[in-house]
Amino acid sequence: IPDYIAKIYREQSQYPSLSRADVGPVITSQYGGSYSNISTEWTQQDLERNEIVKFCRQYIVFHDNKSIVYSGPSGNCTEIKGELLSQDSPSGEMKAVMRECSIKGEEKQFLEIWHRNRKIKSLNLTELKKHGKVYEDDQFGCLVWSHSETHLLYVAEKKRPKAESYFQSGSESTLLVDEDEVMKSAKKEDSVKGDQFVYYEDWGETLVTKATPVLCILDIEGNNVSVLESIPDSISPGQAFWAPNDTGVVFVGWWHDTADANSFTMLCVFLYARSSLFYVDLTGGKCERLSSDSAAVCSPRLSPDLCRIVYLECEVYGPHQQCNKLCMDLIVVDTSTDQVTSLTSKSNMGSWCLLTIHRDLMVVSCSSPNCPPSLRVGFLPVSGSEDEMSWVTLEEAQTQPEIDWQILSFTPPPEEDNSQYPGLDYEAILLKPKDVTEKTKLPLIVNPHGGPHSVIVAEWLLSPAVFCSVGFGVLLVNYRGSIGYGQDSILSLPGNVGTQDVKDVQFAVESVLKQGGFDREKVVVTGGSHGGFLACHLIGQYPDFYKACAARNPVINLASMIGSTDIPDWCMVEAGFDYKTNTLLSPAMLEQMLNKSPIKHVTQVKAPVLLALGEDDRRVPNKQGLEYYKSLKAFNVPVRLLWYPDNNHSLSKVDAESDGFMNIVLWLIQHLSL
Ligand SMILES: CSCC[C@H](NC=O)C(=O)N[C@@H](C)C(=O)O
Repeated sequence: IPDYIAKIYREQSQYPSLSRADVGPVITSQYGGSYSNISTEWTQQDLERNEIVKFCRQYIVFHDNKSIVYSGPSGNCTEIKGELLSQDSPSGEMKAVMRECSIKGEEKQFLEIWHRNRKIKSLNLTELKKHGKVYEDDQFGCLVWSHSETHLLYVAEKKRPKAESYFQSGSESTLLVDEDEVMKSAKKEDSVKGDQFVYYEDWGETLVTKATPVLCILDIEGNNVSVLESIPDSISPGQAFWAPNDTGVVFVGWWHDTADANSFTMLCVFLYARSSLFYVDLTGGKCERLSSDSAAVCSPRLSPDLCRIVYLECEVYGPHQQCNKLCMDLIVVDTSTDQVTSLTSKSNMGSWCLLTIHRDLMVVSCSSPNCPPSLRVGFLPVSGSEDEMSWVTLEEAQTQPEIDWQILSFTPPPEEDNSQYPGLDYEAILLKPKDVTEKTKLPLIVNPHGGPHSVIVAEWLLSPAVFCSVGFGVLLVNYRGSIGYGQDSILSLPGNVGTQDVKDVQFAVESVLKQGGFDREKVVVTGGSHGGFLACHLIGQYPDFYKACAARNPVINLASMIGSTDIPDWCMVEAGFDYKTNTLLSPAMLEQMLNKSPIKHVTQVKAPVLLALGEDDRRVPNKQGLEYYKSLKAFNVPVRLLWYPDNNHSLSKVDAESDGFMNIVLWLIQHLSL
């Protein structure tokens, strides 16, 4: 059985995901036809190399600016190695690449400029020592060409003064008698004694080692990098772009809120904190705030006519991922009338993701739980004609005939309605193996998502597809509190975690079992993070119902986690308290956190539990899983612990993900006696 399942996992993991698309400028051919080049980037697991590989493929799209006349690939795939960031220049003539490579065993970062078929510049940023490592993440990182194509803007770690010990050899300058040595010492960089072991607070999970971002500009002609000094120290800049005419730079600045020095500070720096839009003028150096200073903003964009900045804004310190963004369905918002129209309503594809839009030419990735991602392009129809939207497929994917899926809706029973936010429904996605006989009763894997304010969309998902291919039904529950269902749904959950979300999942499972087709003696539960919190709650609150459980980095005890997670506000908000950086935790608050945690029900648990923990998890420190592991052992519940070194909260390194999947499926099969 393991070999058979591993074979299916290997096959299904070979479907790549689209991660990016760029549309080049419109080119008029010598025969009068117009076309644009589209470059796409994809990622795929390489199980042999134990890496996620990134590759690109180019397409050519002939069009008349309204519809597509002809399209097709213009070459084969090429693997991309060592690229941290890359960006074509607005004219399409040049390309900038931020590259990391190892030279004689030392990691160096280069900024390269490519022109047509040549690399015309390769600047060793590490040697230049103007700043530390370049930020390549989605939170702060950017690589942006100026409109004039003469400068590049990016974010990097601020240069730190060299730190040395008071006792380092040669640090006592009075001992230097040799004149040459004195000269050498004068040339040495300024160093700070005694700061060698100073702790730098970083930005937490997925941003470890990133502490103090600075905006940097490369003058391409002059080979000169300057760090923008006029940004106040009280903010951390990121997500930057050039203002029209390159007169300045617009960016998001995260405020370093600090608590009253005399009170108990939990944490001041994390990403759900206050942020504003800023403009820094490059001639006078003046830095001014453009948006409110009491909200959180992100994703600013300059409109194509260069007249407006569009950005997202939400309240500070509320539930993470609260309503401020459009996602899942591809929709058009008419900014003058606020009307929202679907462009994909006629399609049977479950999920549409807009990769880019350039002069009304859209590039999308679309997929379903039974169909890996395909690449499509289409022109945005004129307002009112959205029904006529027509998509052209550049890269087709095969529907998996053995998988059936549907979206189910649930109305909570009256006693579970939320009196503050009444009348909220929720949904789940059910995957089933196709072509099973009517009499077959399938085992069912219940999987609530994490967050809790996130969502599972009807897209291609590797693990559920493999589970389904080997004979399991999979129920992915978007309980009340999931995103995409409005702010009331999100706000209904904080203060009610461990009850409302747990009951929503259980109600969904019971409803599916009533429909028939599943074996109620063969129901198991899996989940990661807050999904792991729910899985552990479910086996504690419904001990005879679930026959096995597998949890990735689960939240086990809010009270013990608040002091060690990188997002302590999460524990406060989800437990039902307002968050302030200088809150002093009271015994009553800690009691409430404990009461809402799965550890509270550990004595009831009967289901064997498989725990998968990341050694470097900063979000839900692995001490959470260990706390559960020790308790389960103390109560003689079968438990197995998988420990993944060099992995953080997501356990997404290729060997961890594939090994985790195999262990989970075999654990479930073993404890269901399949
Ligand atoms: C203090 S961690 C809380 C749980 C975590 N929420 C936010 O990061 C979570 O559930 N994450 C989900 C999205 C996951 O890792 O799958």
